[in-house]
Amino acid sequence: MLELKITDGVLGVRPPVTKPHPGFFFQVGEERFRKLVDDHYEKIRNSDIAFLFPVNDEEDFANAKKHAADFLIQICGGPDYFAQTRGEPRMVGRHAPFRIDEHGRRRWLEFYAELLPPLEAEGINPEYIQSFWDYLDIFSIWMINTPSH
Ligand code: HEM
Repeated sequence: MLELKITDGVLGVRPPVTKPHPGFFFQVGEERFRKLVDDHYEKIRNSDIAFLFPVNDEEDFANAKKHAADFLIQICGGPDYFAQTRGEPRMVGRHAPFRIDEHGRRRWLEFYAELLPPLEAEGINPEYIQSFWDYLDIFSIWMINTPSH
């Protein structure tokens, strides 16, 4: 059973992160994986966290999607597209220009929580899906850089 719970995130606290099980990327496959990230960005586009993203420029938005997918594929043990095109991960630094608080992080995660159960229905091993969720849940805490109000 998938347990897609959101851990309480605290500004300035960076809990240890475990990478997703490599089986996740290899079972899902690159095409479906990119669709997952695409779907996530499309949910963002119509949400209260859209203001953080370049939603008014289609080219910038498409690039944002690509960079996010490239990174997640790489962290899942797939090809190192992100290293080739963007270089070092520097995730905290790359998110620094954007005001990410606990509310925004939760919204961002909730969209993945909606998109992951269908993968189980498509036959992906729930343990692999869980490992991907657990990675997002914890590593997203690192991206919080703004106090909630
Ligand atoms: C596990 C957590 C996360 C990962 C792995 C991740 C990954 C990424 C990656 C790889 C990029 C592109 C960086 C680049 O190439 O310059 C990016 C950009 C971005 N992320 Fe995240 N992210 C995470 C969490 C979040 C959260 C929680 C938010 C906000 C609620 C967020 C907001 C953004 C924004 C605003 C951008 C810039 C989009 C653009 O203009 O290109 N991210 N993220």
